[in-house]
Amino acid sequence: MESSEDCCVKVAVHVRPLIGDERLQGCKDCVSVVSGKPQVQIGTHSFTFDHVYGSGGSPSSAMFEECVAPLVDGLFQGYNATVIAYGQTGSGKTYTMGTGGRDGYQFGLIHQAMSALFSKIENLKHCTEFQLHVSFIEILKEEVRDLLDATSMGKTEASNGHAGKLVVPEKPPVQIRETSNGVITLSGSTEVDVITQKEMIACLEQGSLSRATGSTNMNNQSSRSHAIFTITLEQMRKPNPVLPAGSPVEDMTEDYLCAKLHLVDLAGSERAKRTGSEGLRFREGIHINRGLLALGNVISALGDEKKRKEAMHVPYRDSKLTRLLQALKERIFWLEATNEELCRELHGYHSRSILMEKFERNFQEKGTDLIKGEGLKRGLQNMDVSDHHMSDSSIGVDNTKEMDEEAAKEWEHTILQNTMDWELNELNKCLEQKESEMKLFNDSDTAVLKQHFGKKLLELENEKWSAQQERDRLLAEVESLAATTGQKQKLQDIHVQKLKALEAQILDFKKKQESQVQLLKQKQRGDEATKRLQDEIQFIKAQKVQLQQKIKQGAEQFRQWKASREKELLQVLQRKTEETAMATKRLKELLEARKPVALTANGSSISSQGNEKSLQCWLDHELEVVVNVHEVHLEYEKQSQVQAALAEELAILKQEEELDAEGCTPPRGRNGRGSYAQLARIPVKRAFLHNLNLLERISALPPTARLARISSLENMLSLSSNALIAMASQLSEAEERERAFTGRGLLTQLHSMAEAKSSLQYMFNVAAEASEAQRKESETKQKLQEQAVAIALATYEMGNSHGSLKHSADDKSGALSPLPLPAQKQLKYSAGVTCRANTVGEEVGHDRACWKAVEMEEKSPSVAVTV
Ligand SMILES: Nc1ncnc2c1ncn2[C@@H]1O[C@H](COP(=O)(O)OP(=O)(O)OP(=O)(O)O)[C@@H](O)[C@H]1O
Repeated sequence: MESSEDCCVKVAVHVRPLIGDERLQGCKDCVSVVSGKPQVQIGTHSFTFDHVYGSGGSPSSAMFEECVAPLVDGLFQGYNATVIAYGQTGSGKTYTMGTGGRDGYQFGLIHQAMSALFSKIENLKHCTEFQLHVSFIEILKEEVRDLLDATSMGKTEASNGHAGKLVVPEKPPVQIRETSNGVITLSGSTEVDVITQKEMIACLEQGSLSRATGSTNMNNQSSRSHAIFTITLEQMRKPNPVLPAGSPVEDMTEDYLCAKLHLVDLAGSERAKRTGSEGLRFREGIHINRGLLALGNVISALGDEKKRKEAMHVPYRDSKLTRLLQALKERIFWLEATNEELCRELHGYHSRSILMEKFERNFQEKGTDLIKGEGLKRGLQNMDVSDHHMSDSSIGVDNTKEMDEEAAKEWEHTILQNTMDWELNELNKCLEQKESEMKLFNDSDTAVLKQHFGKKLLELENEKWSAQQERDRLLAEVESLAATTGQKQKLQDIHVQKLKALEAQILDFKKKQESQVQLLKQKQRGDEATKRLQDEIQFIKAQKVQLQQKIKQGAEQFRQWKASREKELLQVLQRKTEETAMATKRLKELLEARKPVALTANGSSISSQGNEKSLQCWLDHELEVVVNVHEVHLEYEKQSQVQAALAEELAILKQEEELDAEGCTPPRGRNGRGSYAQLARIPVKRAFLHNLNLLERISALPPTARLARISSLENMLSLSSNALIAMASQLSEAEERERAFTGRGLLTQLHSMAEAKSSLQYMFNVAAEASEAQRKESETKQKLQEQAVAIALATYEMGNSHGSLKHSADDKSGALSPLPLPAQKQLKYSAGVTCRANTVGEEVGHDRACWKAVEMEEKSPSVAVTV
């Protein structure tokens, strides 16, 4: 064992005298102090300590000088120190430390430590710069509470007007954390910068009032928490101190020193039976002991923080470094604040993703899995192709991929907008709820109530104080009466009666005071809740604004995309119509050029070779006519379908427009979109219900987009009608000519078997060439598809590694773009006959092939996106 002198822990006992209640109950002192020794005796047991004060030991007034003053001196040498008051409930810990608010705090050790500290600072300020901070926390049921937090501080500032400035304006709850290397840290406790003793006392008073107290049989106002009042002293030697004459020269070896004095008032340790602690109080008894562990952690954390502070400091002579240090401190604060902000943001994203999940679930419950991402793709894959027949045919493209993408984009947009609408709705609900909660708080005027409670508390405190004074006076009188012989018993009895009444009164005051304190605390908690609510409301509002902007942006982007798409479609339709017109024109030319084979005047051929040649020419021509007529027929059918689909969509849109004008349109969402379900309920639309997707897409259009679509459809319809009229007239002319031509064909005029044989042979050859051309065409198609898939895969992998799939896919000109269409573009022209046909046919066929090739080139990169 170390000797008492060397040991850094000293134990002093403070024996308090019997107090009023105890004397009235006839209690007797059970502890006696061995005269001249730091020893107490309880029954037959004796215990020795470093010091014993009160009740026959050293006077209580000597306690500070002997026990705490050396610790205060030590602070100036950079030594940390801790003073802990430990004892049974009611034994006088709070009294000794002076953490009980107004009730005698000035006799407490903390108060005396402050006086000593400030007088020493006064003596040293010529050579040293000092900075003082205080923190006051309590540990209640393993939780750490900040007794100097911003809300309760506001009260002190208002009432006293001299409280120190808060270093940190807003603080989250104090947290004890253990880092991965086992170091315990304390974060979030308020540190108040103080300059004067008055300010420091104000902090002590303010925090003491906020402490959790309760009533036990042994103490009417028993502290239910461990309280730690910490004074941090930072000192920096001044560069060239001007020493006033006769001033002491302190032996400060370091340029910068930081030390902390922790003054701890523990919660009463009690035995349940004796103290009458039951239920909540008894559980608190359990918690107080557990809280001791937390207390150990806190003190250790506070010690580590001091080391950290010291490590951070550099000789202050270098003012640049000091400034840098200050800047670093500020940066740390800023980083902490940013971190908090980011955490909040993360929380926001997290809740949004939860909302998204909910939305997806909701969507799936409705029987459709057309949701974003994989769900959307799956949904699009499952979509009936007939849903797009209108759009497919309107541009005359066989491949539906492009249309799938368009539909996907529309779906994605609709779903995204719906999700954001829903999210906005949720935010609004949340906001409404928070605002109504806020209203409740605001209705009860916080400031007025706070003032009322504060005043009440002060009044009670004063009443209790004077009742106690009166009681003590009477007690002293009773004692002196008892001591004076010959005094009348009657007088004594009267005094005792008076005393009892006073005790009852004091008890009553204490209870009232306690309930007022509770109410005040409740109010403070209410204030905190209001602050939190305000923050939440601000946050929700900011989120709402962001979301509204996003919705607006999304709608605008979609509108632009849609407009350019409409334009594109119109252009394609125009090209297609021109193409049809070319085919029709070609047919006309062919029909006009149709004539019987030139035969000799007597009906026999001029030469068999010449005849064979003209026969083949004639056959070529006839075949081209037939193919052309067939093609125009096909085009006619396709165009008719386009016409019908365009007309169908136009009719629905117009009907929708009319209903809107009449004011019978179903109510729309915030962004002006009606719901498909509502649209489907309108009887007049029943005829169109076969095309559910079309209806849904139309109902999703906002009014402006609907008008744009109507005008674009009208344009397309007029183009399509013109093409149809031209084709119909050409076809009827072809029929007319066919009828007129019947009987004048070469076949009717074949005269020999040789001519017939040669014609047949020629027809076979043409058929074989056509089938070979088709085979080559499908080979090329396959090759192109394979290329597209390979590119898509490569792009996908690149996209995965660079995180930008779309970018690579969009880059048509890049090295990974599909190879240009090979030279045999004309193979796209399905009628093989035209490949070897005469000039006009070849030209038409080539143009068409080019158009198809362009189409394919246009489409290939988009495969990469879809894959
Ligand atoms: N040395 C003393 N002289 C006179 N009165 C005292 C002294 N010590 C304590 N008291 C009185 O004893 C009562 C109980 O003291 P105090 O509240 O300080 O006890 P405590 O140990 O802090 O109790 P708890 O653990 O329940 O909070 C108070 O009324 C206080 O004024």
